[in-house]
Amino acid sequence: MTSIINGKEIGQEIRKSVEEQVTQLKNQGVTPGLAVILVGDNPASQTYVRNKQKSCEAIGIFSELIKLPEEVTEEELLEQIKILNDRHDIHGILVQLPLPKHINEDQVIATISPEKDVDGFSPVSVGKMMLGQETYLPCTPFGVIKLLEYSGIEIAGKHAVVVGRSHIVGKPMGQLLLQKDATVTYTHSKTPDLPSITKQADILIAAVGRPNFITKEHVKPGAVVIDVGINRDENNKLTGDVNFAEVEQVASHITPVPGGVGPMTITMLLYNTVQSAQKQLSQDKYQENM
Ligand SMILES: Nc1nc(=O)c2c([nH]1)NC[C@@H]1CN(c3ccc(C(=O)N[C@@H](CCC(=O)O)C(=O)O)cc3)C=[N+]21
Ligand SMILES: [Mg+2]
Repeated sequence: MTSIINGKEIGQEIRKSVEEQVTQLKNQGVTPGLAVILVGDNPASQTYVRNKQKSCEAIGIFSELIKLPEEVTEEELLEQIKILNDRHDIHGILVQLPLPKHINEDQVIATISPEKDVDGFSPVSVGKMMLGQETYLPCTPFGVIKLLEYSGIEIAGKHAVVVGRSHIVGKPMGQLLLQKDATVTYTHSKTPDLPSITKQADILIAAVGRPNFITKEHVKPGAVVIDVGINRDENNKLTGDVNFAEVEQVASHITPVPGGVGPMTITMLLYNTVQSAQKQLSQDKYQENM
């Protein structure tokens, strides 16, 4: 029997404990705050941002949306980030990606204070993650690790194959699996004979960005298949990178889209934001006692 991993349910369970931490912070006079910067009016981005805000409000996190026009200059955007870096009521800053072409994304991300980089995208966060130091982990790969752990799937000693090498999913995903003692293989668009490699995976992570790309020919019977894809068709319907109907027949565990990795991404964003508020509170207390 194939087990369908329910990201909505697991996310809800984690959100309950994050909500308890929010309550404790509020009892100590701190409301965790997340600022989201949205540039332009890409409809998909607007939907995601709305979901993030709703999720914050549901557990008592203050969320502030800063909407900037498509034509905003990079300088103006950096100025907004610096203001948020200095604000005491904001513990997390998220700049919704992608940004318009005239803006240098790397520059923008590097301007977010590492203390408030709850996306885990900044060079400091990525470097710390690579070194196994304490930092904010990028929400999507972090969420995948939680999905595996909550589903009772052993990672240590397993062969994990990651398809895709983006900075925000593929690369950090492999790194986190490696830290959990998996043997990790990265594959990508230039990998010859992909199925011969993905077929060796005990844990297969699909982060390609192409609908239904992973078929049963790619999957070893009994493998765990995690679908990170969020592709939209002409009718704005969401599909993953995995041909679910086919792969469900061979996998031992599989995540659906929607309802798999997506809800975990937002859950870990809430988690990171609360972590940041907790850290700031303990630093403030330390200062008071000096
Ligand atoms: N700075 C930044 N940080 C991000 O984390 C970030 C980003 N930019 N840009 C866009 C991507 C995409 N992303 C998703 C978040 C939640 C769902 C999600 O909740 N999906 C639901 C369905 C939502 C729906 O139906 O539209 C699900 O899969 O069940 C999906 C995708 C975060 N991203
Ligand atoms: Mg993401």
